Amino acid sequence: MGSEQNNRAVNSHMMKVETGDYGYVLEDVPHLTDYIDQLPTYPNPLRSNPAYSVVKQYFVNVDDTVPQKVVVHKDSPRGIHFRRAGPRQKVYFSPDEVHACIVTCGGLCPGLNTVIREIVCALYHMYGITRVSGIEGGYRGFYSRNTIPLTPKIVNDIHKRGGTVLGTSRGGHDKMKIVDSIQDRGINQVYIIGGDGTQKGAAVIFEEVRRRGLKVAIAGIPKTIDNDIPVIDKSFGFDTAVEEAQRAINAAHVEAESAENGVGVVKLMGRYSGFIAMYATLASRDVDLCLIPESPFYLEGEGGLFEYVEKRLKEDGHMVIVIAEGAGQDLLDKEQSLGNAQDASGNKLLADNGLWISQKIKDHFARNKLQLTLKYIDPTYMIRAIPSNASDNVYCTLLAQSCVHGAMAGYTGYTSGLVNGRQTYIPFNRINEQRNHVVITDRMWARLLSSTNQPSFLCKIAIAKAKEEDFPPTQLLDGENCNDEKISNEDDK
Ligand SMILES: Nc1ncnc2c1ncn2[C@@H]1O[C@H](COP(=O)(O)OP(=O)(O)O)[C@@H](O)[C@H]1O
Ligand SMILES: O=P(O)(O)OC[C@H]1O[C@](O)(COP(=O)(O)O)[C@@H](O)[C@@H]1O
Ligand SMILES: [Mg+2]
Repeated sequence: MGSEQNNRAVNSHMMKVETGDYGYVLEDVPHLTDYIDQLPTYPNPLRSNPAYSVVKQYFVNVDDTVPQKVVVHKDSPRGIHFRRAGPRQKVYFSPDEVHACIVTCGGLCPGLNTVIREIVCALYHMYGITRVSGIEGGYRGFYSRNTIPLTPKIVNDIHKRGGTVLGTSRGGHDKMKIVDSIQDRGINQVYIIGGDGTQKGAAVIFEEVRRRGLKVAIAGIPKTIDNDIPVIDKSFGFDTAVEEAQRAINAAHVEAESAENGVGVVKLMGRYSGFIAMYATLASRDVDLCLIPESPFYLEGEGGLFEYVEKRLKEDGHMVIVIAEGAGQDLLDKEQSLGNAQDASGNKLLADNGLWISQKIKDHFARNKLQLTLKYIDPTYMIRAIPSNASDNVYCTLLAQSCVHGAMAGYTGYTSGLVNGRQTYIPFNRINEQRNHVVITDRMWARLLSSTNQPSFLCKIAIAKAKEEDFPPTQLLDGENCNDEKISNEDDK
């Protein structure tokens, strides 16, 4: 990995960074051997597994890493890399010593059951591990509930169901009680499936486990229907959500088309990030206006939302509006603020902006004595309660298997994630420190604006300001990243 002189390893409590030649940076994940001496190793049982022994080079080279950015210039530094996921020749647990557990936390998302199923199957079938426990009802289940045994037979059909067979919850994260429970039950591999809040909680658990010097691997699998987790290409369940949203948009379109001056309003999830709304809109082609939290808008006057709705209805006689749940919350706050109300995890509670925008449009048309038929559809909980689609099932399987390989190889304090199409291990701090947003100066949002023909609602000054803001661009695009974004901005001039 580059010349010895140039290489530098920085190990702090939070970060494990290694640098190499030509600007190479490895943001590595912790390993049990970082704080426990003389751990025995064992040959990976996959060597004698008939399904895998035929695969050439089945094991991942320990030095393999994956670049965060794939679009580079000839002089650009090699940049940040993450450790490549996958099975290693040596493992740090013997199968009979492992007691693994799985917990799901936060909101529901399609694919949770598939991930649970595939962790159990990977542990059993790949590594011969037979002690796997389910923690019920999220983090608080560690100290308030009994565990349930999980076997391939028990989880065999669960991927066909929505939700999580383990149950989930918000709040209830008590570090000491959770780690006491891990220690008392003799658990030594913990698989934590959840969103940004959950991964923050996992990082806290990892630090306490390390402080106590326990041989316990803490592994996260990122979950959120909103797709707001940074670094990774996309989160599981997102494709399913976008697909299911089409049904609501189609219904809104049918209703709108069938009425005189018909408007269909569809609310989709997306508290801080409008990815579901943006992709559902792009996929549908029936949407005339997409409102997301990242793109401010206003109602009255020239260039405002009312003017656009009137114009659309004059031209087409109907229109469809998609609104992400976090869009326009600044406007709503002025009228029906929920104050600082929070859910049990500390997430701000949002007022129903779908109802609000529907009422605003109705009031505007009534005031101006214009005909309008508006139907509001809120499919949000119906969307997140369905089972994952075929492509998400495959994705969940790879994520689950990668996560298990990592724990068996002795890695800990990591989240498994897809980076540029490759499975990687990402340190918790990289997942926790920011949120993935739609970049409204990116080409993807421009594609949306050109497909809906909606106004951007931004004056020139605001566009310049948005370009200066340091939002990481979406990784869902066809390889577009920071460098690419700069090019696209220059192109725009
Ligand atoms: N900063 C934090 N530190 C420790 N635990 C947290 C933190 N934020 C959230 N959690 C815990 O993580 C779990 C899930 O968080 P939540 O925000 O509800 O969902 P998600 O993980 O999907 O974002 C909850 O049990 C919550 O108590
Ligand atoms: O009603 P709940 O369970 O709090 O969930 C609503 C929230 O769940 C989400 O779908 C996802 O949130 P999480 O990633 O925190 O689970 C948000 O878009 C939405 O605001
Ligand atoms: Mg969250």
